[in-house]
Amino acid sequence: MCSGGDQSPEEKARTAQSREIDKLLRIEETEAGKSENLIVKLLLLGAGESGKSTVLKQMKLMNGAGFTPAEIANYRAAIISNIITCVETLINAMDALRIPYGFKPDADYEISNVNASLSPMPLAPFDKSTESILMSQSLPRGIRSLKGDDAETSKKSVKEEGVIAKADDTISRAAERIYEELGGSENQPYPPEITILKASERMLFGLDLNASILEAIKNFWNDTGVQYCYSRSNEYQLMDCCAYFLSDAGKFLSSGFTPSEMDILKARIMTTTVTESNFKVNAKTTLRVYDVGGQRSERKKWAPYFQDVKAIIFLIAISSYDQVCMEDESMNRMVENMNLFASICNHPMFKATSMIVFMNKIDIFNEKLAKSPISKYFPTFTGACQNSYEEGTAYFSNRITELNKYPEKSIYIYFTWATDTSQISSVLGTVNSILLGDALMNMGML
Ligand SMILES: Nc1nc2c(ncn2[C@@H]2O[C@H](COP(=O)(O)OP(=O)(O)OP(=O)(O)O)[C@@H](O)[C@H]2O)c(=O)[nH]1
Ligand SMILES: [Mg+2]
Repeated sequence: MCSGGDQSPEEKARTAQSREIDKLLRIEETEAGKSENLIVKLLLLGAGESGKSTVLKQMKLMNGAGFTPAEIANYRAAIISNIITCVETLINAMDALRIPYGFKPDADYEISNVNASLSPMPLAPFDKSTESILMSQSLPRGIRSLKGDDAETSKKSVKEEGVIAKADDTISRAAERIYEELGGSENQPYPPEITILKASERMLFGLDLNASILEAIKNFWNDTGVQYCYSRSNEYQLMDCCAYFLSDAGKFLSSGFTPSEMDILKARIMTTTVTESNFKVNAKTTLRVYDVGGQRSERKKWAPYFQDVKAIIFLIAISSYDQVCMEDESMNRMVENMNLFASICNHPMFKATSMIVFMNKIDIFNEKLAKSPISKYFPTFTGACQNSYEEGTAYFSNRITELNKYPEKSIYIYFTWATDTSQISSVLGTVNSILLGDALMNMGML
């Protein structure tokens, strides 16, 4: 048996945290008889895709609520839609970034070796009229500006903070040269799976998922050119769940498939309606959580929920430091996040509201650091080690903290991995104690 003295610092912190929560709950329960039902109102705010709804899903799981059969069916449809959108986005990005199928980024790029550097590609001419219809319907916003003249603009190296330039190195130039030599988007011979997928994009929505399509998605994802294109996904808009779903598309698209909790946490459904969820914390206390849509067009729906808010959990995807903003490609996503945070944090209505910041997606952030130096996008980052997780998180934590113009109010910053149930549960446990502490304080109970 471990005695208290044998506990690691982490375990000690967890024990102390759990005692703190118990203490707060006991105080609250003792006082409950004297007070009315206590409703602690909490807003989940942040830009699109920062992870708000994922945190809400985790709260539901922690509360033992789980997902209803109708919700599970809905997420299954969302996963199919996510897979199709990812395939569509990658097909378009291949042309926008001028990457040929079968391109091997580590090959010899001499012109004479062009053909040798590509995997054998049976010629399967694509029906141009169908292509133009599909392209005009489905071209993601992030891709459009990379086409034509705009590509030149984005190539320019700009020193301003946050700017995302299109990759301009030996490998990307070799890809472009081979792509042009093969005929570009007009005449490039497509491998058969691309032809199948391009012709099937719309059909897939009708769930007509025959074996040839499943095989095509598998071959498409394994294509070395597509993998190289995926490695440059910070230059366009691709869902974070792409690799998770495409690497096992056959399973997710099979007819008898039922999503697991993890699949549901990974599934992306953009929020367009504000939802209210109530969690009973104890006999007399209810946590009322509002989840809002974070895309710019959704933010006009936030204000009506600002009244009587006890705390805000503001989510920022820390992994977005090298990505373009969904709604404005000239804007870095992290800069967009910081601007939005400043406008909420310094809103007069929230002068005394606790701000709990979740710097989310630390798993993706950690993976990115090795190949995507922070200083390339944020020149004021002068960490001695460019790929140090500690230095990177400290830098962004300071950048966020210094945006607060109300020194008397508390900003609590946590680094979170919202799709990891054990990591986020531990953080949410701590947050609960802050929320209850603040709420009781406001009621004059502490
Ligand atoms: N790898 C990883 N993916 C995450 C994490 N948090 C969220 N995601 C994924 O990011 C995507 C977007 O998450 P959502 O929770 O839908 O984002 P949101 O903030 O609710 O977005 P809007 O509803 O548009 O405002 C989903 O596919 C999630 O599975 C994380 O910590 N790590
Ligand atoms: Mg959402």
